Amino acid sequence: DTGTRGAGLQLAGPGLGGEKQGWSAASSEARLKVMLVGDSGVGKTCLLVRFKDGAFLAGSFISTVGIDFRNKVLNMDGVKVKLQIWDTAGQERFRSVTHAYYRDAHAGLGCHLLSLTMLSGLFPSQAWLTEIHEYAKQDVVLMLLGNKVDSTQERVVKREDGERLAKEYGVPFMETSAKSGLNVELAFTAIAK
Ligand SMILES: Nc1nc2c(ncn2[C@@H]2O[C@H](COP(=O)(O)OP(=O)(O)OP(=O)(O)O)[C@@H](O)[C@H]2O)c(=O)[nH]1
Repeated sequence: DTGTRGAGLQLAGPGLGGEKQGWSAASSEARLKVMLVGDSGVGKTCLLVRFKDGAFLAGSFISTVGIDFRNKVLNMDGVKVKLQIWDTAGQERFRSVTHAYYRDAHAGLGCHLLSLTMLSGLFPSQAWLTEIHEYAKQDVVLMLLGNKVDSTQERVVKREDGERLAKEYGVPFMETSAKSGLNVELAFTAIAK
């Protein structure tokens, strides 16, 4: 059920066919397209791997090229929820590729990840939230995540600052750690709900 398809462009590009997303007739099954967005290095791939496989990708940092996705099925109150989670490249040079995928990220989420250890602090978060609003559908469900909460020594962004930004944009906020697993399952489950 795992999709690790590099660019995934031919098979799963927006508007190129594929299965219809949304609630099925019986309403016992849902398909949600979730986007993980944020600056390079904030930990998007690691969060996805933690959620999907329950493991932490330690070792050298390999930046995502273009876009990639993985599927995970959740059972929530008797409803089978098929999450298709897209891991976008944070690097600027891939921006034009990833923008195209925002459009049909429906009730899933445009998720912003904020590295608490990055000196650039909260500013990238604002840019990403603005970008999602611009390219995704109006009703896209957003959530702000502050990742790497385990790195207490290097922490530069206070919890209150993350909360304030999230409030400003009217989105929920959660602090996570792909390394320890803290709140990772909770964050994905919350957005699916
Ligand atoms: N301490 C700590 N390190 C983390 C955590 N999550 C990710 N990292 C590390 O941060 C680095 C970047 O992680 P990635 O998940 O590859 O970052 P990314 O956001 O996918 O980066 P791009 O693919 O370039 O957009 C790696 O060296 C990870 O091991 C975390 O929760 N805690």
